Amino acid sequence: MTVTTDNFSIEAAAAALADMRATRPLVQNITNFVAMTISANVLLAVGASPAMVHAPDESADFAAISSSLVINIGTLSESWVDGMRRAILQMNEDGKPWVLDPVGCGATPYRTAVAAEFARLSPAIIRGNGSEIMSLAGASGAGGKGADSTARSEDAVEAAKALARETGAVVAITGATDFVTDGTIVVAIEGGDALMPLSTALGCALSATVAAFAAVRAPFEAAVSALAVYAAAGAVAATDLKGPGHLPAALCDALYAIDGATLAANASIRVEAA
Ligand SMILES: Nc1ncnc2c1ncn2[C@@H]1O[C@H](COP(=O)(O)OP(=O)(O)O)[C@@H](O)[C@H]1O
Ligand SMILES: Cc1ncsc1CCOP(=O)(O)O
Ligand SMILES: [Mg+2]
Repeated sequence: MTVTTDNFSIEAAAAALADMRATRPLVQNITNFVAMTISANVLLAVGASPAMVHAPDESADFAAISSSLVINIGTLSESWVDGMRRAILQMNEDGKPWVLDPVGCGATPYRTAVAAEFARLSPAIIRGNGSEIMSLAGASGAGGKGADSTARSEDAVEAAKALARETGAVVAITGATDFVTDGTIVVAIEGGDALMPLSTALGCALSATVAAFAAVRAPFEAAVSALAVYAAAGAVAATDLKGPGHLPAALCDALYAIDGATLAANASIRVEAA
């Protein structure tokens, strides 16, 4: 698909959501222990079919029957990395999209090296918070607090553009404002709620959602559409909550119910640079 700015609109995101729900893609998740249940529930609620399959003995076979894959390095160990490599190679061989979530990149040398290795293996999309994207891009001043960002998303845009150019991936940075870039075009998405980073693994579940959209759209439009849907659902979910405790359940309810009108009322998309 040719990337034109017409592809980035609430209407385009609503159409992508409808196509994704109609297809109900099988999304393979090799994700962390913290994120497994909420990622599966988010995928089911938004309209995809999740499976958490990581063992080296079956990860490639499962990749062969999946529409897309998310690789999330949140709770790493060597056997998991082996399973991740095999699934990635299978997706690449089959020409199917996979999403990299470089959780905590920069926190330890091992985590940073694994994220860098995977970034070189042609992910369709890389999705992380500001600190993770800056660290993966090798930007100075990078360094989060474990899985949490200490950087604003806007401060990571230049690093994201460089990372996109270097890897060929579309790069999505999330935070108060989300940004998506292919190294040239930058699209900003507004919505969500400040409670979202206070509930663990919502970023991980977003990366899984991005993978679901990547099954039905080219990477840039998939990322923008998924982030817009999630931003709108997050804003709806946070209404009337007393704190972050019930946010995961409310987010699943909002994703399940979301339609074009709710999307338009609770999220916005603008092309910042083209
Ligand atoms: N201050 C904020 N206001 C609105 N939405 C936010 C805010 N911080 C994060 N989000 C949203 O929370 C979701 C997860 O993003 P983020 O917290 O950056 O990821 P991670 O959990 O990987 O650190 C995204 O949809 C993002 O837009
Ligand atoms: C807390 C934590 N520790 C290792 S993985 C993980 C979950 C991180 O989730 P997110 O990046 O979505 O906040
Ligand atoms: Mg994260």
